[in-house]
Amino acid sequence: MSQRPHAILALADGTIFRGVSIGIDGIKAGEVAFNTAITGYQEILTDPSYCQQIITLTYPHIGNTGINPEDFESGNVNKVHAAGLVIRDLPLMASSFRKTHNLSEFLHEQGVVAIAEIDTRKLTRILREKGAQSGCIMTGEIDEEKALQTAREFPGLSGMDLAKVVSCHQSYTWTEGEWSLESGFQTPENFQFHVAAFDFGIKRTILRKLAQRGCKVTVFPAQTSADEILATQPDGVFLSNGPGDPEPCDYAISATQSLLKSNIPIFGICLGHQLLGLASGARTVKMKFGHHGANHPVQDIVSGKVIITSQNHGFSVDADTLPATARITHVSLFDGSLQGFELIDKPAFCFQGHPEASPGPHEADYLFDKFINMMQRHKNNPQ
Ligand SMILES: NC(=O)CC[C@H](N)C(=O)O
Repeated sequence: MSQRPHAILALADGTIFRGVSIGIDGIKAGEVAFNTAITGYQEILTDPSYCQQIITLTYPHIGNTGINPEDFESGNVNKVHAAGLVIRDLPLMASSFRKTHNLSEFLHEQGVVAIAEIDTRKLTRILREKGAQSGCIMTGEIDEEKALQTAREFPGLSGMDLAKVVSCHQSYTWTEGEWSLESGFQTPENFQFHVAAFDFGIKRTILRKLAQRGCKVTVFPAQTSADEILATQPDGVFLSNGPGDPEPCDYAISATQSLLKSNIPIFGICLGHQLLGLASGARTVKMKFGHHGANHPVQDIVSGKVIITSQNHGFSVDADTLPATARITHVSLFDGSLQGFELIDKPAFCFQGHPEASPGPHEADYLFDKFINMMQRHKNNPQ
């Protein structure tokens, strides 16, 4: 490992970590976030919601199972969205019967800067204490002053509209269901629902979860108008996850407001949850270091049950600003922040965490069934 070229991670606060490069030579800035999940590095790297973020993985061994063709999360293309990767240790060997690449090969192929062999625990403590901050990975020819300056020049995610940046440019149809060891990808024989999904950075597992439940999904670019969506006569509308600050996404907020008026069933996940909040008159706030991990306990206020969830967000809907027509359905047991709500006068609900979560946990999976039931009720009894 020590023959690998040098790399540094520079933080805007002046801290410099020195390690080795496991990706391409180059320089890249972003907002540095930490994710505590033990598994799922391929899904994390390819999740469009990580656009413009440098991800630190706190689990020390990353790369053990390589990269495979099934676990991409980047919509309908196979691509890394994260700005860079920070890890403690890259294993010498990657083993999995599904593996086609090792992690380092993949990072090179995708043109991603990445640093290993740094003290990720120390880095995480800095981010927890001071909050998420801008940073920069520099590999190859090292110039520490330039790296610090590049880190400081990165403006942070507040005010950044990235949903339209990562979105598809043309609509497409999705019908492939979930993967299982026994039968590979399954595709239902009959599709009972047509879902129109806004692509603000949609994750592939969301598309698979919907298709698995009999939904033919048409995925639309982020800036599609409500009228264009309604013209396709969907049974329900899905507001996807996505990167950046939800507040500047005025096109998505106004489309959601028009769709609410039409009374069509709406389900939002993560950025989609925040957009439904903004469209209903609530405000969103930037969190100190966000929620990024796979073991976050969330209470379902309706059933009283606690579910373990996957999370990836740096903004949240301020529960105190929700309108009187919103009923809180889920709350984080880590910090009491809002995790889900539904509107009492409209068939619309949303969740801040990730019920689709590949590789899991799957305890919030029932929210997809809630959407299906909502669409079925609406089909039986259109208002
Ligand atoms: N995963 C997501 O959809 C993230 C939503 C938003 N970009 C946030 O960071 O809060």
